[in-house]
Amino acid sequence: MGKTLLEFQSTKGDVLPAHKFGTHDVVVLKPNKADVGSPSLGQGVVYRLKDSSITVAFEDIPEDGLNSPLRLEKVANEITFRRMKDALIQLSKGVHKGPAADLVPVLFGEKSPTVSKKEVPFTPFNSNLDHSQRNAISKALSSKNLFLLHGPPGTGKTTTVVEIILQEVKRGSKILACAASNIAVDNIVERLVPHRVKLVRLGHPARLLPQVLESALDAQVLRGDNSALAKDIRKEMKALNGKLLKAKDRNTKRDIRKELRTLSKEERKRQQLAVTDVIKNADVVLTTLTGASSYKLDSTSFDLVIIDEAAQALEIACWIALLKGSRCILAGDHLQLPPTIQSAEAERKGLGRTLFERLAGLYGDEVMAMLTVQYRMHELIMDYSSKELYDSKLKAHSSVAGHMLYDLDNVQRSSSTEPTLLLVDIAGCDMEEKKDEEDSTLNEGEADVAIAHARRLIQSGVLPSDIGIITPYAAQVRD
Ligand SMILES: Nc1ncnc2c1ncn2[C@@H]1O[C@H](COP(=O)(O)OP(=O)(O)OP(=O)(O)O)[C@@H](O)[C@H]1O
Repeated sequence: MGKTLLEFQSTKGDVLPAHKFGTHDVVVLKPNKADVGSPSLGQGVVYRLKDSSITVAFEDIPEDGLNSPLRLEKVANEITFRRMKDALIQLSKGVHKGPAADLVPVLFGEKSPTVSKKEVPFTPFNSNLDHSQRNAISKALSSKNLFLLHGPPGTGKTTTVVEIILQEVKRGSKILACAASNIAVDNIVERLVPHRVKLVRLGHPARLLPQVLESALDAQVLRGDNSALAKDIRKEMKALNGKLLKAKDRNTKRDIRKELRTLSKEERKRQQLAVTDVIKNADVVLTTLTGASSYKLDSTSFDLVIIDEAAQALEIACWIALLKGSRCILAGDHLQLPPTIQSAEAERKGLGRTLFERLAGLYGDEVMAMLTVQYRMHELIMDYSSKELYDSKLKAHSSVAGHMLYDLDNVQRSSSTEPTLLLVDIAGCDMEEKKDEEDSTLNEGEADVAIAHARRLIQSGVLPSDIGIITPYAAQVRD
């Protein structure tokens, strides 16, 4: 996608020591000897992690200094922070113009939402939709400014969002579809692609799932190539890059790099035109909430903004996307855990509640529909949350209501595979919690219990790849 991947290893070529770099992190590259705060050779995004190397995607090839030992520093993602702050400032000034001028007062409870009672008939693209999904879609299509899709776990929230997008595209709407995380956005892209929707996925290619790269803006720009010139320039740059690798003389190298810079500038100009074209032609633009503040969308407004997993998103991040449209659909489940608000003051002043929860409280069923058929869990697992949180409204679909581990191929019935839910109480077993050096909690005894159970499942024939072990603490994962 026009980025340069550089792979870094330890100078001895050994396995890397424990570190905290993760894929998608923003890092800067510096000479190893450079002082703290000194300028970097370049900034990139971590693309791949291996035991003995870290691969980083750079926009440009760092100029000089690659021949001596280097270090990578993880940097705070200031852009995200700045984008959220900008949205907040814009809101605090009042939104009197722009696509969202009429929507903002509705979202703050200053103006009632317009609700149409008329059922909107539609022919579904997905013929398997259940009654609650169809009802929700019809309500979403008839909404004038706001609709909340309430999707408890495994009820097909994303399936429903995808159908809404398809129906809206059919109606001729231009849609901005977002979620807080890259993975949730990619999930929607993957499900839309088979329908041949004109879509584009914005975001750094190093952060996207390989299977959606074809839909990435960068890929479409490279492919679309509205300018033959940009292609020629890239060819020329490739040749020059080859020369650069072979060049020995310092001056020659410098000259080649200078030429590469000029060419790259020219190519970028051409590409900008191509970017505008791709976004203009797309019926659906997909990006993370913070990605929606990209300057590439500056002059684009949307008929509809859809936010998936809205109840897990920070309200401020939602606003970045919401300010770009006149109508919105938020999909989520305010009865699951909201995002952690780290500032006690922000929490006290109201940001402890998500936008979704606030709107559900303000307008309730007037603008909301709940999905009630669940396609993931045995009904005994579902029953607890259904009773405690969802007014006993959830029904387990027949394909999962009674499914057992021992129904899987080659899995035997045993004391480990028979229970649908097994709680192991380790109180009084001398399994004490500890804190690691970063104050994260771990409990070795509990880890042993989980591993022993997983072993028993494997002995009964469950495939290791079918077992997931989750824990809320990072230290427990490392343990
Ligand atoms: N009408 C349906 N008929 C059959 N299967 C369905 C239907 N709707 C959804 N599913 C299946 O249920 C599962 C959950 O769907 P989906 O990922 O859309 O749900 P979700 O509510 O977004 O999930 P999550 O709980 O992770 O947010 C998927 O495997 C999907 O294929």
